[in-house]
Amino acid sequence: MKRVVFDAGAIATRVQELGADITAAYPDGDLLVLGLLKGSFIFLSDLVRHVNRPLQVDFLVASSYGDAMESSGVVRLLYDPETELEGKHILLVEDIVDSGRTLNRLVELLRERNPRSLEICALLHKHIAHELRHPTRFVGFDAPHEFLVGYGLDHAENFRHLPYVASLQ
Ligand SMILES: O=P(O)(O)OC[C@H]1O[C@H](OP(=O)(O)OP(=O)(O)O)[C@H](O)[C@@H]1O
Ligand code: HPA
Repeated sequence: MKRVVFDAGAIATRVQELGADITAAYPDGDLLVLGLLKGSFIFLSDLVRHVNRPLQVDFLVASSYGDAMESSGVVRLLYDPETELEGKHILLVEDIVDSGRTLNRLVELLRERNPRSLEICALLHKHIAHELRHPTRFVGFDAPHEFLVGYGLDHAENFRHLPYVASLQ
């Protein structure tokens, strides 16, 4: 059974606020918004429409969950952006921070490319990742410690299309 945790209206309001926060944080623009696929595809497309600065968009594809509800611990990078990252303000956009393993690995990889700055924006944060090596500067919602689906998040590739976030517990 599914229980709605964040409905479409609450998400739209929060995404608009995050867009305003990001707009204020980058007065000069010149931002590269890097979406982590697949989970961020809906969040990113809504978010960038509320960022009122010059920006570019690219994507990374990583996967660690497969069809499971627990991270395999091995974060695989399936697509690496072709955009030059050196000297850019990078905003990495994630749907959810759970164990934090994905972010730890990606921050490591992205830092090697010498960006001018690197910040993270996540729609949802479970706040259970104790070993996170990089703080999440922009967080949409503190999330319950339950497996969530919808608005881009999947279970075994299902439910990504739901306009709300729901719990499977
Ligand atoms: O903090 P963590 O425990 O690492 O979990 C968060 C990551 O897990 C999910 O990705 P997944 O590997 O399921 O790929 P997906 O984005 O294609 O769904 C989610 O989209 C995050 O990227
Ligand atoms: O709660 C979750 N739901 C979907 N994908 C995820 N990846 C990490 N945590 C989650």
